[in-house]
Amino acid sequence: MNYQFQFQPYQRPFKIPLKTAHGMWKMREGIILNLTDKQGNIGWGEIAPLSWFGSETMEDALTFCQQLPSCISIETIFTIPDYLPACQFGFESAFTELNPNTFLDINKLHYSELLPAGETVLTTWKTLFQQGAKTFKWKIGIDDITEEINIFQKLIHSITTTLSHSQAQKIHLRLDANGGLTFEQAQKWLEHCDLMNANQGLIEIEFLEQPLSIDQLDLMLELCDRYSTLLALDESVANLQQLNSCYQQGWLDIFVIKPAIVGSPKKLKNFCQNNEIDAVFSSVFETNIGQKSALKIASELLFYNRAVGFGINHWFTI
Ligand SMILES: O=C(O)CCC(=O)C1=CC=C[C@@H](O)[C@@H]1C(=O)O
Ligand SMILES: [Mg+2]
Repeated sequence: MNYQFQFQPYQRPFKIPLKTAHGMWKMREGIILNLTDKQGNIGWGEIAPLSWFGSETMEDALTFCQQLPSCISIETIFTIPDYLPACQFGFESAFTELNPNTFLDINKLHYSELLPAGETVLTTWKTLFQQGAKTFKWKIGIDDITEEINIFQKLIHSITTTLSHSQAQKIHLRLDANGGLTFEQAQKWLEHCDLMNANQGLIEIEFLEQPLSIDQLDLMLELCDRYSTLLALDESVANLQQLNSCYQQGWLDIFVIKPAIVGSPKKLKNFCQNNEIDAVFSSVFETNIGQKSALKIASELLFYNRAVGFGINHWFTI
């Protein structure tokens, strides 16, 4: 079976630049592609590279698309090399849309809203809470740790006072350091998190995401032993090869999976069905085309019912 193939690059500016320990991200670039079969049915897919996470670059993805003929085979789709994980996702998503294997209900998913770094978190969280959000993620490891912990305490106070006047149940708060902490700073954050969780109050610190850099898995395993708050690997497991490696090295806490850059959905499904990992599925700020495919994968592979990190639409104007 062959498919007509078309692709179109896009650029999508963030409403406000996304500040992380990796730096400032102002513009999301990607490629929308479609496959048309002999009957004229069209399947859509998205290539959303995130090179500073370890995927191919936008240029690599564009070059790959440009060197393809206008008519491609299934063989081409399922032999895209592992060094092009975002392309693997984009093409397989379009193929799966044309050849759906199971009906997947993405309506049962609940979402985690990504909050901005710094002081603005104190107002943004409440707006999203009033719109029904119960799980939030906040970026840390960017500014001075004393300043960030000070804002963290204010955030906890703001949530506690707001919740005490409403019937809302527990709020889950996730912290994401993007590898920006030292071992000592991670310990300081985890002492605060364990204290919060020991109070069994209205707020649970669900996990601390990627506290250290990807070459410090041994120290992150050490942190898992010393503190009760869960840790999540993200940059450390950005693609399937890394995911498998960290699993083999004994990681038992949470794995953040970004379907749009992790690689072939078929290979991801094989991995998750052979290893019951505690996964959190996460966006890479793709458009609704990529999100739809990623959420279908999440609803099929989610083992524990953790919120999906796709509460990101408020970061864009359209
Ligand atoms: O995971 C989420 O809750 C939302 C997506 C998100 O936080 C990220 C997406 C892409 C790169 C990073 O800035 C960040 C992350 O590190 O998880
Ligand atoms: Mg992360």
